[in-house]
Amino acid sequence: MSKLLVKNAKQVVLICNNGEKFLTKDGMLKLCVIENSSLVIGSDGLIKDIGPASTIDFQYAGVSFDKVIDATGMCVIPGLVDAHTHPVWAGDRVHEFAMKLAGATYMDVHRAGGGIHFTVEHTRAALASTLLASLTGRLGRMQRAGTTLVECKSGYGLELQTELKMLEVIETARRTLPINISSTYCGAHAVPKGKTVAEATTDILKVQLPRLRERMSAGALRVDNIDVFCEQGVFDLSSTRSILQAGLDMGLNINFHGDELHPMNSAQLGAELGALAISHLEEVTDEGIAAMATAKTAAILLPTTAYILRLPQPRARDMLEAGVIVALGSDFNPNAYCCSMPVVMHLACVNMRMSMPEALAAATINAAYALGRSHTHGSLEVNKHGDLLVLNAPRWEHLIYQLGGHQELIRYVVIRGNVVYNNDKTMDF
Ligand SMILES: N=CN[C@@H](CCC(=O)O)C(=O)O
Ligand SMILES: [Zn+2]
Repeated sequence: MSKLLVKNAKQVVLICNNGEKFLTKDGMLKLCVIENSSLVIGSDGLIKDIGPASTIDFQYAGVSFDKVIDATGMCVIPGLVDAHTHPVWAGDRVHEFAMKLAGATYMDVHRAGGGIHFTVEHTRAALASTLLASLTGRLGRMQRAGTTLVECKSGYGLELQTELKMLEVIETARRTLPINISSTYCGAHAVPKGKTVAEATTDILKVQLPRLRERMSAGALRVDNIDVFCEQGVFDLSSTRSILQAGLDMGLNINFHGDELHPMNSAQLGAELGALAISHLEEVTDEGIAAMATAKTAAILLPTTAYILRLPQPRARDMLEAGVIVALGSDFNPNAYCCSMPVVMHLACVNMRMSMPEALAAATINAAYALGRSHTHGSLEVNKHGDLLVLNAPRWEHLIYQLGGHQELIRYVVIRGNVVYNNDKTMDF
């Protein structure tokens, strides 16, 4: 008994087919696409077979499937991977959007006690059940926009109890929802009001991380990554180093915010510590780019942030040419309210000058690499997870080309062989 047959697709975008853990340079331009093909997912939820429709028809003639999707005229691509989100919070910041449109910068709002501080106040006061309900809604939105693996950060507590509350909410979502989650401790997202950087760092090192380690050892929490906002007026390079090193010593992957508003040498620090990924990098230097390329530290670029805050665009072309592993994330948070990786890919192409194949590689295999999951996710290859999208379009590029069109292009979202979204509102165009 097999779980799912997706048959006769016009295009199946495998992304790669040699077990690559990431793609760089030309590898991102020449994605592996096969035509008139079918795909089989086994009862374990893993991909069992992919090949020409006629061959699969013949090989599986006597096999029964839980479900068959006729993808005639449609395309199949891997589920999208969103490598950077802040989806657990209470209290929206629509009022700050108005301030920013009127000219306030991100740090103006932050210094005035808004921004992350505003969200911290509301998130500390919120019940875990309220946070879980809003997280569930947000992850559902992301899933309907094609995301099947998402990184979720804490970071609106800045003290032990609320950071744990957020991580527990993420853990509950991980255990109960179909979407795959990579969980990130981001207790160093801002310096809490009333504390110095040194005091906040000591609290993280001596109070928060030891408790986190206990909860992880007891099997109550799974946390995958450690994050710090390394920025002027937030955590400097030396406090960032000590927090990231402590996380690494606990077995967490380093994946942090760096070189966003000022050049901080975050890229060089991340490369030195063996970071799996660094996000933002709007202000990265040439030396930082070279260090990341050598260390195979992925750059998670966030086109929505630069767009909303009217920042200089991250230097995607320089990074791609230097051989950096470029990934993408939505940066969903109360500042950048975007749940859609297709919109993110569109912005990456138009504003950061990435090509459509580069953007898709960055939102699949490379984003999975940034989360340490590219051995199981990020491409359609035998024995990887059966996470895929069926698009009601004759070419996969429509998903990027049609700005905001994903709501009508994505026909099915499949996670581990189960249809988690069946959209009968797709329309021919
Ligand atoms: N830059 C720091 N953190 C977030 C914003 C979080 C917030 O403003 O609430 C980001 O990645 O864009
Ligand atoms: Zn962020």
